[in-house]
Amino acid sequence: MIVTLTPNPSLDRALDVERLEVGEVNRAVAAHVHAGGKGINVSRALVRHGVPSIAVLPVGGTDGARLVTLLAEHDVPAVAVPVDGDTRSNLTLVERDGTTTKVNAPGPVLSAAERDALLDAVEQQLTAGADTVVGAGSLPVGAGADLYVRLARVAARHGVPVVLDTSGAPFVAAVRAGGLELVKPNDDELAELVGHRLDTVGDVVDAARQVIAAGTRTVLVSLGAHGALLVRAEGTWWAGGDPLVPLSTVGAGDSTLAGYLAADGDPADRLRRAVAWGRAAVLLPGTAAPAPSDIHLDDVRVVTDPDTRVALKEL
Ligand SMILES: Nc1ncnc2c1ncn2[C@@H]1O[C@H](COP(=O)(O)OP(=O)(O)O)[C@@H](O)[C@H]1O
Ligand SMILES: O=P(O)(O)OC[C@H]1O[C@](O)(COP(=O)(O)O)[C@@H](O)[C@@H]1O
Repeated sequence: MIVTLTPNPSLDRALDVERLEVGEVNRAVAAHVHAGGKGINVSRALVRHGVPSIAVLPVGGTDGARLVTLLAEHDVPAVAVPVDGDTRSNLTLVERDGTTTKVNAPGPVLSAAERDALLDAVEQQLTAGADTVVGAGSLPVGAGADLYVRLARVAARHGVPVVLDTSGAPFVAAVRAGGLELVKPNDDELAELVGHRLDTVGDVVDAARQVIAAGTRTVLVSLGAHGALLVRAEGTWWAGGDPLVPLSTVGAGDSTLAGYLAADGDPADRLRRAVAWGRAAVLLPGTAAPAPSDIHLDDVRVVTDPDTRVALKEL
């Protein structure tokens, strides 16, 4: 059982527009509403593939209640921790050519008691036998930039591996504290972490090795249309396929992570599956999670020890 923690979930709203005219009245051709937030999306994709997962999330207000209903409609097990503030709603505008504009709301302010209740809810799942913890997404104000460090400590007490997908200060804090099984930044998030641009495969590998040196076992770096790189002390793998015109990129990174976690195996197979799940997600509207029939493993190429001189945009 994989337990996910989404400290700042969202009722994701997506509007499809022909072409976005900033500063004008735009009319959408379609609207989508999904339960969102990074850990929730990981759980949704796993459950759609028959992999047991449970999502822990804070819930408040009417959007929070709707989010919980949506999870139940998709048979995604969830522990909803009640909070005083209102669950946020994030907005995505997708243009016909796939250009995606996201506006993420800050979310409610959590109290220390609410933060502790979230960690307690995760710990209950560990006590009940969960074997992996995923902490994912931004942190709401009040949670403290060290929430994922606390999560890693809880998991360590139970001997359970921790997987993280976050950015900014919480990412820096968690990487510095170490003891992580896997992190899944995209290339921009990894560049922000190391404090410089990443232009080539070698730049990404070097940055990932810094993360590994600080105490993380595996770094999975998603590269948008250019696939993903998997870096471990013992080797590097790249996987990707032909570029796709996205219907919505929202949730593609989360599906990638879910694909990696869905089954054990050798690194190349896990990376192929991760990239195939991410590619499937971009061809679905809003934050829809891919189903087994959406996954095309044969469209993904895997290269072991890719040439470090190649520019990311040429992958
Ligand atoms: N335009 C695209 N064409 C093909 N695959 C894509 C495209 N955009 C994203 N993907 C797939 O989705 C994965 C995750 O996308 P990415 O944008 O890196 O994640 P995040 O949402 O975390 O920033 C990529 O590794 C890739 O497999
Ligand atoms: O917690 P953050 O960083 O604000 O991101 C939350 C948003 O990211 C998503 O989880 C999608 O993430 P990805 O596109 O990176 O897979 C949305 O469902 C959600 O609205």
